[in-house]
Amino acid sequence: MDYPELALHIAGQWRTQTAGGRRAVVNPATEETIAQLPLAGRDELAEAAASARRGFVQWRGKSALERCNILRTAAQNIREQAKAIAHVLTLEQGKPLAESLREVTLSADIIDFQAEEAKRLYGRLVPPRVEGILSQSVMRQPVGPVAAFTPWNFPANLPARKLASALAAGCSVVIKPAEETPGTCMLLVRAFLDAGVPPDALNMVCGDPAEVSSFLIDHPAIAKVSFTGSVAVGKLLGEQAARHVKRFTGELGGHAPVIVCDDADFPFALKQSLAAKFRNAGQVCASPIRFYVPRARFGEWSDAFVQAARALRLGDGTDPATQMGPLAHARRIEDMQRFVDDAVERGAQLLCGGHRVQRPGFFFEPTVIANAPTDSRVMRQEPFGPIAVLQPYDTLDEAIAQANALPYGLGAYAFTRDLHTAHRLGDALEAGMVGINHFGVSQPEMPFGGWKESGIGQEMGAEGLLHYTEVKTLTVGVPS
Ligand SMILES: NC(=O)c1ccc[n+]([C@@H]2O[C@H](COP(=O)([O-])OP(=O)(O)OC[C@H]3O[C@@H](n4cnc5c(N)ncnc54)[C@H](O)[C@@H]3O)[C@@H](O)[C@H]2O)c1
Ligand SMILES: O=S(=O)(O)c1ccc(CO)cc1
Repeated sequence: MDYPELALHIAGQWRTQTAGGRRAVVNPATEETIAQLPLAGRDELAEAAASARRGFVQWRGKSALERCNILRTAAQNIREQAKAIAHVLTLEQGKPLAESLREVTLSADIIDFQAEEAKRLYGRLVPPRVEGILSQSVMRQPVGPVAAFTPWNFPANLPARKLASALAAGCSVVIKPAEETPGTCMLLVRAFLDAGVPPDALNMVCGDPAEVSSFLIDHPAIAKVSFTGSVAVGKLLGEQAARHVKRFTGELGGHAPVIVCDDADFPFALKQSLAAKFRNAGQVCASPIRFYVPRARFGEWSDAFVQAARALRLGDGTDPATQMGPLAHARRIEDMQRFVDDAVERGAQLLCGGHRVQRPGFFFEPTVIANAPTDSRVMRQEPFGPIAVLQPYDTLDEAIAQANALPYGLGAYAFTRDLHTAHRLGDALEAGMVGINHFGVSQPEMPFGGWKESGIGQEMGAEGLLHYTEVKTLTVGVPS
C-alpha cells in the first residue's frame, strides 16, 4: 500500500470532506506532499464529542471479556497489516522501515497486554465496621469519554498506548494524532473498528492543535484528557483540564542522563548508547542526552562516540541501508541549529555534526557536543533530536547530583558491572524509569511515566489501565 487517502472518523462515519479545510502531509525525507489531511471544524468537533458520549454508554455496557476479545482482534488486525502500516509510518514520519515495523508490532503487543488487564480490573471486599451492612466493596469503573492527543515521533505506539488502555477500561475516545503523521493512526483506528469497537466509541479528528484541544477539554462530554508532547503544552492542557477538575495524564519531555561508571564495559556501553541516542533521530522522550563519563576515560569515550556517530548512514527510511532518517518537520532543523549555536557560543566544544545536511529532506547531522556549560540551552531543555552531550565527572556523587539537577525525570540510565553501584544508582536517580546497563525501559508490561515536570501518571503496565478508571465504593445494607 502507498500512502492512503486520509479521512477523519466522526460520529461513526469516515469523512474526507470537512469544514475546517485541509493541510498537506509532507514526507520529511523528500519534502514532497504525500496527502491532504481534512481538518475538523467546530461543529464536527462537537459531533465527535457527542458521539463519544453515546459510544461510552454502549462500550462500557460490554463485559470485560467482550472488550478483551475485541481488542485482541484489533491487535491481530494490526499484526496482519504490520508491513503496510509500517510503510505509511515511514513515509509520513521518516524513521527507518525496520524501526517502523518494530513500532507497529510493539503497538499490537501493548494492545494485547491492556486487553488482558481489562479482565483483571479487580475490586475488593472490605469487612463492614457496623452492623446491618451486608457488604462494602471497592471497584473501578471507566472514567468516561477521553480526549487523547498524540505527537508525531511514535505515530503508532503513542496512539496505541492511549487507545488500548482507555478502551480496555471501558472508555470511549476522541483521538487527535499529530497533523504531521495522521495516516498511521487512521489505520490503527480502522483496525479497532474492524475488530468490533462500536463506531461511536472511537472518533478521530485533526485540526489546529490548540483549537481542537481547547474545544474538547472544555466540552462537557469529555471526562479525561491524555496528552503526550512537550512540557510547555502539557502544562497548558493540564491547567485547562484542572479548571474543570477533569482527569489528566501527561507524558511530557525528558532530558535523560547516562552515568558511565569507571567499571563499566565501555565497548558494550558505547554500542548501546549510540543505538539509543540516534534511534528515531533522537526524537524520543526517553532518549539519552547527557552522558557523564569519568574524566580519566573521557577521551577514550568521546573518540569512539564521535567516530561511530560520523559513520551513521543517513537517508530515506524506505532504503534498507538507512540507519538514521530525517527529523519530522522543518521547525525541528531550525531548533537543532539554535541548540548547537547557543552551546558553542557559551564555550562548549562541537566534536562532530552541528549542521543541516545539504540535500532534500529535514536531515540534521548526528551531533556530539562536549563540556557544555550548565547554563547552555542544550543542558537545560530537551533537544529532541540527534544531539548528544558528553560531560566528564570526577566522583560518582557529583555525577548523580548533575544527573538529578534538572526539573525533568523521565528516563535515567547508567552502566556499571558492580551490583552495589547498580542498586545505589537505581535508588538515587530521580526518574520514573531507570535502566541499568540497557535502555529498554519502555515495555508493554511496565508503567511508563515521568517524575517532576516530565509528566503525571503512567501509560502501559497495570498502572496504565488504572488511569482510565474512577474508584467507586458500594455499600449494601440489610433491607429494613
Ligand atoms: N514527549 C514526546 O514524546 C514528544 C513528542 C513530540 C514533541 N515533543 C516535544 O515538543 C517539542 C516541540 O515539538 P514541535 O516542534 O513539533 O512543536 P509543537 O509544540 O508544535 O508540537 C509538539 C506536539 O504537540 C502537539 N501540540 C502542540 N500544541 C498543542 C496544543 N495546544 N494542544 C494539543 N496538542 C498540541 C502538536 O500537534 C505535536 O504533536 C519537542 O522539542 C519535544 O520536546 C515531545
Ligand atoms: O519505542 S519505545 O522504546 O517503546 C518508545 C519510547 C518512548 C516513547 C515516547 O517518546 C515512545 C516509544
